[in-house]
Amino acid sequence: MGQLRLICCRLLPDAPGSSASPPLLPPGRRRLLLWLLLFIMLALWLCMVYSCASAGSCAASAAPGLLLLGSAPAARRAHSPAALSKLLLLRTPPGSKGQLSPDQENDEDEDEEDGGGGGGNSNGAAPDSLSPISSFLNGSGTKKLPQAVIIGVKKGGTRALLEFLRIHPDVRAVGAEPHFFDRNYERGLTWYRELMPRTLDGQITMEKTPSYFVTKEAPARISAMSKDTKLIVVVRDPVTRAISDYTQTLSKKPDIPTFESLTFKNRTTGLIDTSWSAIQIGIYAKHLENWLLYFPIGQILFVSGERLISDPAGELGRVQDFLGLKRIITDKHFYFNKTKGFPCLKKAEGSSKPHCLGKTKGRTHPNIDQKVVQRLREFYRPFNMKFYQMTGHDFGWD
Ligand SMILES: Nc1ncnc2c1ncn2[C@@H]1O[C@H](COP(=O)(O)OS(=O)(=O)O)[C@@H](OP(=O)(O)O)[C@H]1O
Repeated sequence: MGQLRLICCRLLPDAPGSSASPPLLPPGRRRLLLWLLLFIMLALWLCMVYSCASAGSCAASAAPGLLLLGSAPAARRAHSPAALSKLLLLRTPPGSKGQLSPDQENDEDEDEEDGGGGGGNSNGAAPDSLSPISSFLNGSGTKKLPQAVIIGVKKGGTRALLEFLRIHPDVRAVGAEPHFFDRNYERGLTWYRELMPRTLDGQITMEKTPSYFVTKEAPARISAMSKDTKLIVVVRDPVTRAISDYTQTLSKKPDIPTFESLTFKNRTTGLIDTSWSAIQIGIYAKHLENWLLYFPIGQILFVSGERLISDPAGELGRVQDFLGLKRIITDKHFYFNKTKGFPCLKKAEGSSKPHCLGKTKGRTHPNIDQKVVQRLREFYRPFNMKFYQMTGHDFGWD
């Protein structure tokens, strides 16, 4: 340091009246050398910040406000600017929901924080939450409106799909459900865009809100945002879906009537209560008609909720193709967790640890009277047939 000061002093013009020794270089060269020195210092500082990011350890001290989401192995995978930008995100403090605070109503995905693995601004952090350094390293990263949306269906397996998809380096997604096209539309597209994570060119911005599929206004609204939006629907046997839906409600309100009694308007005549949302949501053909008024069928991908469990890599292959992504998510990313009874990720995004969905996903369903289940199967059959016809895909529920 003393030597540096000596060199600087001898390079800099002498203060008037000083009796310093004669400068080493002529003034023109001195200025050039000074600029060079400054440039080297800046480069060294940037190197330090970058290597901290790669080591996954010292970012917080090197640059206050910059937190690393990835552990060292994840960071080592960060070769591309896109991957680096995924790594360098500022998260709101644990427990904070940031700008987006979905009211945890009965129809909410209670597992949202599972999505905090770093594939995006999972908790809807405030729009300007990136520090100048991370913004700089984020390159041209900007918040964009989603190019692809998982629109449904509730209890279909939407969280699993989003969690699996976000391990792709070219996918960035909001973890929480924005509910923009149903509950928050009046807030405007600027509000909506601010919820999105920053993306680089070539990265896809995504969100999931399963209630869109049954929202009358949603197709027109999404089409008004962009008629090119790619839509994904995870569908599941409507009977199991209804029971899953009921199980969620029951977990919050243990005093509700039985599934059997809610199913019927009149149990003696066997008349189904189609006004009960648990039943209504499963009439997929009816809801789909509404979407086809605004989107061609080829712009909607139907993911089998059943296959997402039995063959997650296979379904993810179809989704990656549909989104125009390289097939990066493969068999290698999954393992079957016997305790959970579901496929889980060998490594969650931004982590080296295995990751299963939370305890609100894959709940044990109550036993339902088989006669009621049978009656529901009969009820859904014609709608299912219509749905298979419309989508050109037999989901095998009958
Ligand atoms: N890998 C994996 N792990 C755990 N759970 C999985 C998985 N893949 C699909 N599923 C099924 O996802 C069902 C919940 O669906 P959603 O995430 O769409 O629910 S929500 O609408 O967002 O609340 C959930 O429903 P329940 O079994 O009734 O809890 C699961 O069956």
